Amino acid sequence: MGAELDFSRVPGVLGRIVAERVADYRAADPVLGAARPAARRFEAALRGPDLALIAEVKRASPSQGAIAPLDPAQAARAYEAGGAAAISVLTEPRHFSGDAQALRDVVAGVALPALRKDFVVHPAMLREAADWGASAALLMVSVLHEATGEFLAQAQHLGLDALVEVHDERELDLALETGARIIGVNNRDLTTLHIDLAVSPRLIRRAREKGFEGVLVAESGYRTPADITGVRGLADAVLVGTSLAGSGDLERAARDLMAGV
Ligand SMILES: O=P(O)(O)OC[C@@H](O)[C@@H](O)c1c[nH]c2ccccc12
Repeated sequence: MGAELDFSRVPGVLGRIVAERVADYRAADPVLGAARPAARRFEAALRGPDLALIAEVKRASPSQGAIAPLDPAQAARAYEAGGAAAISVLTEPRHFSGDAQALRDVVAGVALPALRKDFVVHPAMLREAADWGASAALLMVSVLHEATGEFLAQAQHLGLDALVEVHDERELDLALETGARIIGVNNRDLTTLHIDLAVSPRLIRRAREKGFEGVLVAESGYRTPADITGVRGLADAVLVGTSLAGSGDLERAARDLMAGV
């Protein structure tokens, strides 16, 4: 069904990356295979009274270029020692220097649950995520639009948790309709790469006002403990990549960022 989806509405930088991923998976087998049991490890790691850290293995990005030539397993171990609750791993190759091996290495290297961070446009990408040992996959409403619910069901079939990502009110309302259990609010507009830390508190409040009882994640642009104060008491978790990955001392950067939380 991936081939029948219309991704032509996706604008800007995001649109270019999505077009490449659609071409990468055009000929992939859409059959998911047998249902796999849900472990819910990613979701469980983020629930609880404290603000959890999802630390990201991110070697490059469209906004920064090269960030750091991280060894994924080593980076994940440092994040774990620094108090991270889960690890996000970029697997997009052209703009984020990610690959399957990075995810496999993280899964082998730490006990923490891992998120496949990619531009999911085809069910085969979810099957891969499960095969590689991920506990969860990212689903972007800005990419999947009305197909988000179908991809969510496919992720669930494979035993994966889904982090359903939104950036504005319209996307959030669509995510809420899908029955998502974990919603991430991206402070970065992926069509322009502009960051606004006010986006997460605004949309998280709206989700709670609408009665959402699942897990809420604030994503992107967090560099200092002060940056995080805006989502304290609102978000269940923060997802942080660049400021940790480029720090030189990943364990210390993770610990320092979350100090006082
Ligand atoms: O590096 P930052 O600003 O800390 O952001 C991390 C993460 O939120 C970001 O990598 C991200 C959020 N959503 C995405 C979707 C695709 C690729 C990357 C992302």
